[in-house]
Amino acid sequence: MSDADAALHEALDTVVRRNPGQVLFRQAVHEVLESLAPVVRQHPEYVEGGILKRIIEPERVVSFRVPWVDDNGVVQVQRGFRVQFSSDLGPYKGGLRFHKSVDEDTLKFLGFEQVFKNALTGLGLGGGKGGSDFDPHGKSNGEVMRFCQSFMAELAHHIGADLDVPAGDIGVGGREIGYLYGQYRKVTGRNEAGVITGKGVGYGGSWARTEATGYGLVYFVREMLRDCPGLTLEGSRVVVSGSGNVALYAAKKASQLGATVVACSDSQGYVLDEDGLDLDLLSEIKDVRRERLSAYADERGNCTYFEGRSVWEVDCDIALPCATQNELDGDAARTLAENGCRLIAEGANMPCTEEAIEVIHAKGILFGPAKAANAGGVATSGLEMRQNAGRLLWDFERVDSELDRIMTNIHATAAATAEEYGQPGDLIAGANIAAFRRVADAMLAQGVI
Ligand SMILES: NC(=O)C1=CN([C@@H]2O[C@H](COP(=O)(O)OP(=O)(O)OC[C@H]3O[C@@H](n4cnc5c(N)ncnc54)[C@H](O)[C@@H]3O)[C@@H](O)[C@H]2O)C=CC1
Ligand SMILES: O=C(O)CCC(=O)C(=O)O
Repeated sequence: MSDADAALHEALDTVVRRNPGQVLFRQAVHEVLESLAPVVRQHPEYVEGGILKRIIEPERVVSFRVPWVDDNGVVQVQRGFRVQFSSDLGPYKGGLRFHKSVDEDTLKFLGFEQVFKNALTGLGLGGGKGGSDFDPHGKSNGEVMRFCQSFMAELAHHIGADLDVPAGDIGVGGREIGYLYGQYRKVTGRNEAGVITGKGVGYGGSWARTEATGYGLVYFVREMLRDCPGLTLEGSRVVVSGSGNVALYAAKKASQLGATVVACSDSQGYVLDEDGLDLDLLSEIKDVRRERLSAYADERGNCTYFEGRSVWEVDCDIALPCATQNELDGDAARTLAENGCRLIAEGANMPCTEEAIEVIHAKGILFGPAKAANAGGVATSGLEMRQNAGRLLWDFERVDSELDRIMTNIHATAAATAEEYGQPGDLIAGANIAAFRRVADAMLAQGVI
């Protein structure tokens, strides 16, 4: 076995041995390391510099108690985390997730993915992720605010505009970012806008950050479709999963570009609307009223809500998983293929299981991996940081066109790198190798730290 292959095996064994029970983290690392053989064989300096051993270990994991008082006066205790995975390219950067399933495993997988995704943006961003097992569903505004304040009272010790810059993710949208930022200012006494992104435009946010992940995903899909004769967004039939931030704005951009988005989902079921989803109504129900998706079908009429069923049973040309990890498995991928789906691009982080990806490749479906396809959100957060540093506010069109340029560039880089390393069309390999090279070169240059 070559030194390169031995080092890759050793890294995989180490991840399994050091992280018992952390199945998501192990899955994420496995997917990346599997792609790296060609580049590590060509560059012995990566093995000599211990890059593989170092890149799989977070620089720091902070875990803390988050006590808060609910509306009945009862004290509740949640667990909070910040995984500061890598600062080789810049400040740790990545969202906060509030969901009952959150644990260290979830955040290590997300932090690891974030390192590579952020590298692909071309901006100076390291990678991190944080969150809590707090479940915002059914909580009053007051409860959400008190929880956010308690969470930030501790997190504030670990973040800063040049150190670690959180943002939103599942369960953390504009409302939560506002409460978190307010508490950061209160406990530190500093008006440091660049400490968190996803802020409202009126107090240091950027235009188009709300839309960025979904819009960016569709710009990426547009680029992928250049290699898919006979299929364009215009006239295509699209299915998205989820009905949160990423799903909603992916659906909006796809329909602006002429697609018909016929279905979306939440954790209880999916809605099928053959005329194309009414995205203003969806946004009102999910974003403003914070109701379940079934309310959409009740109000819209002439469409069907399928309780407890998988949205992947709906036939489509393009599938955009935008909900959560491992939501699209091997069976779902087979069903999509049988129903004629030709392109799948990941809006969520790691939504396709390893088996699903095998099926997707075997069936010849074009595949856009999350690290590349959903990088528009963090890229626009990088643009928000840039505006904060210059005390500027660019207009919507400027941010949107920068986002489009970055997504087009990420696609071109992933496609060219896949080609260079002998795997034309394999955007997983291309994205992983291109991102790895950028981080690994920065690590080599900065010594063993
Ligand atoms: N918000 C952002 O800027 C970015 C988010 N992402 C990823 O996109 C995904 C969605 O995040 P957001 O839209 O921000 O969160 P969100 O909280 O706005 O929406 C999450 C959506 O997923 C649905 N969902 C959760 N579990 C589900 C399940 N098991 N089955 C079906 N639906 C389910 C929820 O009902 C909700 O509609 C996550 O994987 C997140 O990590 C990735 C890049 C950036
Ligand atoms: O905007 C950010 O910093 C983070 C976005 C995010 O959490 C992600 O890309 O998964």
